[in-house]
Amino acid sequence: MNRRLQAVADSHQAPQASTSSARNSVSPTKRDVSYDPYASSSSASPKASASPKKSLLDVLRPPSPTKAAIPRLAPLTLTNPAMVAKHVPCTMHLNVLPPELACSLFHAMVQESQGWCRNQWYLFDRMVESPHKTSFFVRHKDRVEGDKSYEEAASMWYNGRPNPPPKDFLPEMEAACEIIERVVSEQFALRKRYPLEWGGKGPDGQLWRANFAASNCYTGRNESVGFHSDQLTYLGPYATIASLSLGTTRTFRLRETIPKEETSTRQAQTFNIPLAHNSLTIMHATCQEYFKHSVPPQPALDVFRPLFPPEPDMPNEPSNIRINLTFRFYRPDFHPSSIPRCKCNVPMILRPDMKGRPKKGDEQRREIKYWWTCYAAAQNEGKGCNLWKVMDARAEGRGPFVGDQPGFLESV
Ligand SMILES: O=C(O)CCC(=O)C(=O)O
Ligand SMILES: [Fe+2]
Repeated sequence: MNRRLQAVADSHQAPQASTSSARNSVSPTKRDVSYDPYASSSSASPKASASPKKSLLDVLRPPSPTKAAIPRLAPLTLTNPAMVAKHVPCTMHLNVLPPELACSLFHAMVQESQGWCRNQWYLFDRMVESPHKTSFFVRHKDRVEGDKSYEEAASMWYNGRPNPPPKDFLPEMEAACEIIERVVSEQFALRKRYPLEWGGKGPDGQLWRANFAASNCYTGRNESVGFHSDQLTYLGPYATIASLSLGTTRTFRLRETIPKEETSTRQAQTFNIPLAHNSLTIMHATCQEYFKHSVPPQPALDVFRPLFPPEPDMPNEPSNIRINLTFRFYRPDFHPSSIPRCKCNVPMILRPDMKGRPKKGDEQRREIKYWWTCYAAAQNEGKGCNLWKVMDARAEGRGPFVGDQPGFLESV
């Protein structure tokens, strides 16, 4: 992909960048191979291509000592759950489902994925398309399935593009989800909580529950998703996302966004995590605030050989497909009816101020900010009103929050 386009697509955390997308590895659609949003007649002129003149002092001045002092960090592959937990705000749970369920869910999703779409949206004035297929499911629980306002919310999953209503969880998804909810709950008991996390409980007393799931299908080694952090519009701050991998192993790549205050003192490290069949990666609180993640194209793939065939008397065909299901909790206090709309009358999206976040060690003293930003441009031929505002969770009537619970302050 065009490197400038990738850079633009990656820079979506600032409020001004409302033209870019949440799920932002893009391939310009149809014939658009040489797309360059920055290309202009002046940059193409012979003048602009001549090498820029430097002053003698610039040439003689030694390189800045702070820049030279920051070590470049080589990418690190996190090959086991202990390494994952040590380096990133994620946990890895191998062989999370009974093997037969993992296989039947894989086969059912591969079958379903034939009807899934590629995400399409505008980046500036060009239509772009995600290099993998995606779909969205609602759970028959929690009263969200009868709530029509979630249909618009579901369309935000497709970058604001109107789509058919979300589908119901398949029986295999429901079975998997019950197991996954238990794993997430166990983790909640072990982890530090953040004040703006949801402080309520589900109908069965759960701290976290999945009421929606987004699915992705990657066929072959080239299908991918570029670096992004997930929109927090309906998940709220410090979201927990439980991501199940089925089928062919692919690499999950994480890279920290270094706060502005620290760019002269430390560099971001890239982490690669192999996502095996039947593994659950939980992206815990701060993963969307501090890190971007991607599933990059890769030079080669090991085909997946399912343990069980789709039907008892069918052959056990190898597959080059990876299915990903991200189980998500849409918070009641971020109900679609409570999401602010911009001047284009489109729900705004919620993003953390990743660059402006507190530096390491200051997180307890200074809260990260979140922005509501206009997202109309993703569909409206790249045009939006660019409205943005800082989220004020309490003034907006959100909560209850973990931070309001008695004893929270003493526990941090
Ligand atoms: O396929 C994956 O593991 C990641 C998918 C993802 O980042 C997303 O759906 O937001
Ligand atoms: Fe994501």
